[in-house]
Amino acid sequence: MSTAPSSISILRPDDWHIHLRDDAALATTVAHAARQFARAIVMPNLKPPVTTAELAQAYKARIVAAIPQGLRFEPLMTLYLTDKLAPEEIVRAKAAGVVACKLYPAGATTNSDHGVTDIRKIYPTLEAMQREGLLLLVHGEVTGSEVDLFDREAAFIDQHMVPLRRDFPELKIVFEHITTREAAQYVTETDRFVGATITPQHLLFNRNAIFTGGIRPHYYCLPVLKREEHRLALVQAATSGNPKFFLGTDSAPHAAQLKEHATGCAGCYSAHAAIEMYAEAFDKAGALDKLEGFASLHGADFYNLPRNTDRITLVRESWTPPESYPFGQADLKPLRSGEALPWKLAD
Ligand SMILES: NC(=O)N[C@@H](CC(=O)O)C(=O)O
Ligand SMILES: [Zn+2]
Ligand SMILES: [Zn+2]
Repeated sequence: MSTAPSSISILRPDDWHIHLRDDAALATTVAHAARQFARAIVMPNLKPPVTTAELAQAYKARIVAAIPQGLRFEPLMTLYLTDKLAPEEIVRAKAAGVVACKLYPAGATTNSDHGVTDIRKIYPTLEAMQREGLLLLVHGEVTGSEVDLFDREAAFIDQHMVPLRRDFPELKIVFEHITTREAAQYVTETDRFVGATITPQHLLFNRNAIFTGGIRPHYYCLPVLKREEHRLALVQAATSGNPKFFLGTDSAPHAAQLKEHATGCAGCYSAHAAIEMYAEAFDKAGALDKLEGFASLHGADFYNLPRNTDRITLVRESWTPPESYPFGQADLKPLRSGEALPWKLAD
């Protein structure tokens, strides 16, 4: 008879997609990320966005200043692609240690107003990235009200991923926060230059979570949660051992009053208990033995960075995170606020 393990130890994980925000918010977001992750790819969608090497370096310094004493944490910086980001800035960014640029189709998600209006406009910049070895991170949803909200990711594959792969065959692309069977299948079938991140909420929930007993704004993020068949395909991809799939929480904090609003903001905050929620999802799939690859190996390998060497331990022990956290002057309600979680990171 096999018994479920009561704890597991894995190499320290990294988060390959996080929103830390800025200023007073960093006290909460950086502390949460640093307690579990060694490194994180920091999203550049500040207001105004991080569009130059100099802005990225200054933002990195603010993050580093917020790391709690005694913890080690390395923020990996990204630039926000606009129609005007010059190829020369890519050279400066590379020299400044920036590892990737983020493509937000204009209007696709939170703080994407400055995003790219037509990918062909940024071809010289993408060429510079391919040459300098910077990765392209994409929010893979088409915009435009004629496309159903639930179909926007699948449409992005045909309209943008396929041409991008054809025109920049050696540009490494991360299809961020994938949410559909179509995206999982595309990433599986394409060559080694394409990887994908998967969030905890897309592994644990389907779209019913947004509408259970009333509208639940804290389950609203973009790309929006999909049907159960898509969740199952994502669990399959994440637990398959395929190195193209890796951890990226897309933890995206917003003030509670802006989520509980007539036009609530998109984004789920998961940094307070991210590795615990991934452990829960992998455990439910009977695949705890695949957690380390997904959380701690595949991302570093894809980014060509060294693997971490220290370890963390997760224990099967129920705990209930606080209902909310300070977020500057506001409150931050995390994903599953007030609920008990089955896995806990040991100190
Ligand atoms: N995922 C989200 O719903 N929101 C993110 C932006 C993003 O990653 O698309 C945010 O910055 O709030
Ligand atoms: Zn996004
Ligand atoms: Zn994001």
